[in-house]
Amino acid sequence: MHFDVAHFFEAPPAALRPFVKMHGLGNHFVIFDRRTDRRAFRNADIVRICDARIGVGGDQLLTIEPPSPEGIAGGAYARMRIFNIDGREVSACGNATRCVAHLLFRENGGSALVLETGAGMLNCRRTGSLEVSVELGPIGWNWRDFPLAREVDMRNLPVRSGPLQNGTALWIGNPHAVFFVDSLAEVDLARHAAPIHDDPLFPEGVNVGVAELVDAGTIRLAVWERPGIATRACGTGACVAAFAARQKGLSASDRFNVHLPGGRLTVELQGTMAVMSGPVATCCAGVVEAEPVADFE
Ligand SMILES: N[C@H](CCC[C@H](N)C(=O)O)C(=O)O
Repeated sequence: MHFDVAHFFEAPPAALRPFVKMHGLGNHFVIFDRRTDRRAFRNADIVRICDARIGVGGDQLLTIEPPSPEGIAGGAYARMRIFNIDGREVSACGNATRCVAHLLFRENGGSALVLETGAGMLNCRRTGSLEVSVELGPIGWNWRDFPLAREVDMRNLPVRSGPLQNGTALWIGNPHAVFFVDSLAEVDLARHAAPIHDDPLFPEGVNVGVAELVDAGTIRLAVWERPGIATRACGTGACVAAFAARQKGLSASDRFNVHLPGGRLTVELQGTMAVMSGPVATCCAGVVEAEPVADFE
């Protein structure tokens, strides 16, 4: 059989876009390099590509872009844009940052770089052949950042759902609501977290973290991510869960092992910054059909 990938598509070669798919603890991403091919993606293509049944499958679609003038001034090697499975662009994703930094380390042979994202210039470090750390933050709790429909007590959110109550709202480039529970095993994530995500208090949705403090330095965490999916891991969610444990006075530790359904991330808190570390892996690479669309910014 003729195994030239382009051969399997009816579409003209110009409609085929090369991608690499990576994951960090099963939080999976379809990644495109827009430095070499400036064409953009339609919303409908993003939705299909992220759907494993009819596309590639991913929790987000990522594009690697040339840095903006501000990025260049900040020493960024490249810029990353992040699109949720509904096609909406969001500003932060911890595991995606680690995966893209790994690709860029392979490209330039380095072991430290600055990646420009909607959450700012992020310092990334290679800490092993398949291990990357990223410094995320500053973590904040300004209600206007989220945005919230009205000003509320960010450390004691006026929303509850089943065992989820007394939540904390934290911003780390994207919005999170973190709820500590006695036992994560007793939480039905889709049933209990979805009503929080959908609450009118969060007009743009919110990533809902459900955390159990196992001991002063260990958290079990599950995250119901915008726009309403249970991911295997959430890097920004791990950082804000650790920060919330400290802010709530539940732990005085500044180092946390955060156990997610897909595995373990470590989070080291440095004031309002969080250094999040963990493994990355490459799943596959190939081409996928996407309607050619002119450049946009
Ligand atoms: N999984 C990602 C978060 C994606 C955030 C996205 N779902 C949002 O709408 O903010 C992480 O590792 O941080």
